[in-house]
Amino acid sequence: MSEAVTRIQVAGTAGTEPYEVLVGRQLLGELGALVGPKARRVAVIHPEALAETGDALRADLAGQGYEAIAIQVPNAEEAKTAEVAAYCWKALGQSNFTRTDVIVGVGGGATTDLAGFVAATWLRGVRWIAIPTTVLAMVDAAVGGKTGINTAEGKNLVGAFHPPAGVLCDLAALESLAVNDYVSGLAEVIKAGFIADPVILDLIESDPEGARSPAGGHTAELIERAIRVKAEVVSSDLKESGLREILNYGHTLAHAIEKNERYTWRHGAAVAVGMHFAAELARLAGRLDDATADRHRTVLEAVGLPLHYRYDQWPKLLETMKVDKKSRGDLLRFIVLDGLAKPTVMEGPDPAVLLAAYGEVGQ
Ligand SMILES: NC(=O)c1ccc[n+]([C@@H]2O[C@H](COP(=O)([O-])OP(=O)(O)OC[C@H]3O[C@@H](n4cnc5c(N)ncnc54)[C@H](O)[C@@H]3O)[C@@H](O)[C@H]2O)c1
Ligand SMILES: O=C(O)C(=O)C[C@@H](O)[C@H](O)[C@H](O)COP(=O)(O)O
Ligand SMILES: [Zn+2]
Repeated sequence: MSEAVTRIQVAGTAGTEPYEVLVGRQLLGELGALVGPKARRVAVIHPEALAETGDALRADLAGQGYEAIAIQVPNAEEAKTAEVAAYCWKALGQSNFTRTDVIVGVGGGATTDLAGFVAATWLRGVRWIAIPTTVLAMVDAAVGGKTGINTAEGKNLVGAFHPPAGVLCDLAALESLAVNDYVSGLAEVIKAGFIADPVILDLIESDPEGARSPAGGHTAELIERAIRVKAEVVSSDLKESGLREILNYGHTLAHAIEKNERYTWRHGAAVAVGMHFAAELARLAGRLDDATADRHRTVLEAVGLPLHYRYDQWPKLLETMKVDKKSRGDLLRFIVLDGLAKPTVMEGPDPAVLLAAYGEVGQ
């Protein structure tokens, strides 16, 4: 018996079209309709790890009458570079890709960020469809239209807001994911729990071992709940003029760690350390109760996510955080919690409190 498909709506804002995020199994039959009759060519951008999937999608689209090409890019963060974007632009140019043609990004968040960015920039914007294949990409990266690449100076420094025409989350894809990559995505699920939907935390705490596996009893519910949090936020603030900043919980320190590690850490692992830091910051500033701050440690640790980073790196991390995208001039800004599911902005924290919070995180 086939499982039901859940459809989550994302509203169109700032002149963009609404779209749906589908969660279920055997969703690839939906792809042709999403590509639509106006397209003649389709480019499937996929990572090396998903060469077979990329080729199967290309063959399927060719069978439906499209001129379909597959563009293979490196795995993980190595794909989020200007050089790889230029390689994709070249492939599109050589295929005579026009404004009515469509890009499909299939892979983890690194691939969907890149594919969306290529779609945003090719001919100043063509349609694209996301087929996320990691937990992280399903619950976060593929939804909301933030696309981009890294530079040596920082994470996601070049990008565009360019929402997809649709998102297909086929849960079967998660079965081939390495456990570390699966668990890394739980950091963004847990983030959604702390900022908006504490039932997520209850579900994970009720069965942390199950949460680490696609076969876990709550897998579909966790993914759907986290997508709903993201969809609701981006439906009202696509371009991050206010509310959307809450999705950056834990990311100020996380992005500094990722840059410091030259993008070899998984994003979710860095976000876990970043949320631990944000919780300690809010606790030490007298804004967050001990129980909720402690809950960060227990829930992140229960699923095997890291809490700590190198103590001696603090000066470098602080310098990077000063130019985080949320900073305004010299004003350092963090998303913190005033309580469970009560995210808010902390501006210009006392340097002594920042250092003390890092004292809990650094080792
Ligand atoms: N745009 C956004 O709103 C947003 C939100 C959150 C994160 N992100 C970005 O997402 C990226 C992290 O994404 P991620 O955690 O999915 O990592 P990832 O894309 O680096 O994927 C992790 C690894 O798994 C491989 N892989 C992907 N799917 C697979 C599958 N089904 N089976 C086997 N291997 C598979 C990938 O090729 C890669 O080697 C970061 O660059 C982060 O900045 C973006
Ligand atoms: O969608 C958002 O907005 C987020 O902040 C979600 C984050 O999980 C994601 O990592 C995002 O790419 C970070 O964006 P950035 O603007 O801080 O680079
Ligand atoms: Zn993130």
